[in-house]
Amino acid sequence: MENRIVVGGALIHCGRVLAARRSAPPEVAGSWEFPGGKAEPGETEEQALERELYEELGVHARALEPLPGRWTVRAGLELRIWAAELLSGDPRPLQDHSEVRWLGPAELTDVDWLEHDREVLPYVARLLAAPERAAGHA
Ligand SMILES: Nc1nc2c([nH]c(=O)n2[C@H]2C[C@H](O)[C@@H](COP(=O)(O)OP(=O)(O)OP(=O)(O)O)O2)c(=O)[nH]1
Repeated sequence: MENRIVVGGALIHCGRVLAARRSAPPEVAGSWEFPGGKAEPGETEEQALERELYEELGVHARALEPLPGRWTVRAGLELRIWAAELLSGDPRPLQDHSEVRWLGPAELTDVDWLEHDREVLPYVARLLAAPERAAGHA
């Protein structure tokens, strides 16, 4: 049986967080998530997230801290969500997504999130309110 971690990134820049709309598979297509993917064997969660954000969006980012919560997506696959900061690049939906959107604190519930992702929105709101994050600094 598969025993993997999938890491999503709450990518923060200039007081906003990035939401990405999935294009596949059909069960989740159209819903919004924190972009990321599965950790490869031997990778840390941070490494996996930074690699996935580059592959999926073409950006360089740094994982900052895991947000509270872990969820079983399906047997043997566990989801974690990390806060991350944008280092360089302009996120583009290169694979797995049809659209990306930066959301400010008042817009966090404007998109139709996957259910697990919705649970971390209070923590994301707190990060956006922290001036050192809101300004885009480490
Ligand atoms: N990436 C990501 N997946 C999520 C989130 N929330 C959530 O329920 N999932 C679910 C959707 C998928 O069924 C499952 C696996 O994630 P994934 O689709 O990104 O991984 P993948 O199969 O594309 O694998 P990979 O080869 O791209 O690493 O996790 C989230 O915030 N980010």
